[in-house]
Amino acid sequence: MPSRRFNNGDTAMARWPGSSLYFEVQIVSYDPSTQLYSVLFKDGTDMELKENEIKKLQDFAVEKRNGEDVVARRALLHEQSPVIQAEEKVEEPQAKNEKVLRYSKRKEYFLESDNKEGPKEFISKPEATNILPDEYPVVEFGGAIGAALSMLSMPPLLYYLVYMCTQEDASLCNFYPHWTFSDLWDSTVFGYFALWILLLALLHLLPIGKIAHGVRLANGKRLRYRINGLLALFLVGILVAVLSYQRISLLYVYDHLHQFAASATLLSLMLSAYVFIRSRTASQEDLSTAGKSGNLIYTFFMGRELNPHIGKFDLKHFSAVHVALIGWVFNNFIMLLAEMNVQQLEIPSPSMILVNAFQLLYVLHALWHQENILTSLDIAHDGFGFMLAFGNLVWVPFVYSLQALYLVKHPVEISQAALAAIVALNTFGYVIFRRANNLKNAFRKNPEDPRLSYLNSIPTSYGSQLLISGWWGFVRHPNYLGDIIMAWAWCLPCGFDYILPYFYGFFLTGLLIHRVSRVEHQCRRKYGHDWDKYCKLVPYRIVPYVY
Ligand SMILES: NC(=O)C1=CN([C@@H]2O[C@H](COP(=O)(O)OP(=O)(O)OC[C@H]3O[C@@H](n4cnc5c(N)ncnc54)[C@H](OP(=O)(O)O)[C@@H]3O)[C@@H](O)[C@H]2O)C=CC1
Ligand SMILES: CC(C)CCC[C@@H](C)[C@H]1CC=C2C3=C(CC[C@@]21C)[C@@]1(C)CC[C@H](O)C(C)(C)[C@@H]1CC3
Repeated sequence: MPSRRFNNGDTAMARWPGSSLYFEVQIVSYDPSTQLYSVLFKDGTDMELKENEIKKLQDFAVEKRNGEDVVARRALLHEQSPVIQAEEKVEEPQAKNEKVLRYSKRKEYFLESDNKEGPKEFISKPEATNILPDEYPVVEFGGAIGAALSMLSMPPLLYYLVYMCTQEDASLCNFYPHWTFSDLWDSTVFGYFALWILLLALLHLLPIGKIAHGVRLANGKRLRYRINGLLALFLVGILVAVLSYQRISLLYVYDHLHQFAASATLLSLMLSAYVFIRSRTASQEDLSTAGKSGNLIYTFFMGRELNPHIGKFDLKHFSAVHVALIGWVFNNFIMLLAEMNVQQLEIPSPSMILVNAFQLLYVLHALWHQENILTSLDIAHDGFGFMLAFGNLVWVPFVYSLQALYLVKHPVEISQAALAAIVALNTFGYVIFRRANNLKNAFRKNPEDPRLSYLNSIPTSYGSQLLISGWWGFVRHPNYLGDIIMAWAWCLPCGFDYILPYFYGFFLTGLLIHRVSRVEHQCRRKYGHDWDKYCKLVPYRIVPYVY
């Protein structure tokens, strides 16, 4: 096996691809099979580089000025862009900064009005105008009243939806539940649910899978995350196969679905209370600005601590990846078994197969690109509170599997042509969703990647560029467009007898339209006027000429 020159954690100098500039990096890991080092630049960019692209710090002339070494000091001065050029003459920081910024603006596209003023120079971050300071509290979801209403209405809505799906007549008004306390609560079920969460927690802790870094936090650090969601899903799949082989019926979950949903709700409340209490004593740098308001109800809902951890155990990442996504796929599979049982089928119905396959594909995609979840609004910006605890522990596993639950008792006759049309619609949505997400993530990871050189983008005073071509030039949130198209494609296999299974389509459309305003608020805060310019260049949010 070839020996490696650098060890994990070493500080070295790496050549920025396509240039002759060297910047300080930290060695994150080494893959012997590809012989590539994973390195982290000071601005947060991570890249995989060959050994001959990395040099030892000692190979560079490090000059002393006022007793401080210049290499280290310059690196600190320019957090936004990699900054150190090998063997160069010492310059004043301002001059140096300009050099780096010039280097950064490879692909510049300006509005016509800008062009009149000649080539635009970058301005450094502190000079950028119209950017709100991070501490500025923004109240979302209708503030305390909206938060209280959401918290009071979501759990009953969940039970209503689950109950209606199990009714033969699933019309919305046919709601006459004859529930007793024991219909909603069963301690044994709670025990099983706690065991399920424990199993997922153990899988989350498995020391297998690569380590990825989250976004840079206010304290300058980046958290480390183990990427093992796909492995966890695979192991759960094996467990399900073993249980089925041992003839241990998983239909218990279907028979006690209300109680499982109640157990999940209770656990999510306990978790919300726990993170709320610990956020009261968390240090300022661990808090998110999202839940900042001074109102306890609002803070409980939005969450205050950005990344609550118990030791190495990251509660937010665990709940989004393991509990929500794996729980969703697991519940779908239970419904598939229940359908075969209730309708005495040898194989699941085509509609059930479609719903399961489409949603499995979606989850596999999310887990395959698990690293990208780390930059999503929820992980990177929002605090961890009731919204994410209930959303991930309860809403995703139990509501996102509603179409499959509906199909258990509502067989649907569907023609081959209709099936083909639904598959085509889902594929269309998936292609947009996948291409848009992959493009943006690849561009964010390495904007200088030669494979992306065909893309156009606009520079921003913040430093990073905004894509304006491909799907990102079509609308401002093409990934949401793909997601929404897929959402409706997942409802169509349920036929048109009732509106109930279309709940997911309506919900996700509403969620993502609302999310547009949340994400855009963040972007406007971060990019200031450059975001407005981007909005002029790409005027529609999700659907051209409509929204
Ligand atoms: N099924 C469900 O319930 C849900 C699904 N999702 C899905 O999860 C995924 C992640 O969602 P989310 O985090 O909300 O949103 P995005 O993945 O779209 O991330 C938004 C960020 O992308 C960057 N960005 C925006 N425009 C551009 C551009 N033109 N060029 C380059 N970067 C740009 C900005 O970050 P910066 O510039 O700082 O890098 C912005 O804050 C989406 O595919 C969404 O559909 C999300 C929520 C719920
Ligand atoms: C008022 C209610 C309690 C609000 C519920 C909102 C939740 C349903 C959503 C909030 C953010 C979510 C995310 C996902 C699912 C929906 C919720 C929980 C997500 C897990 C879906 C899959 C994506 O790939 C993702 C980026 C991992 C999502 C993270 C956010």
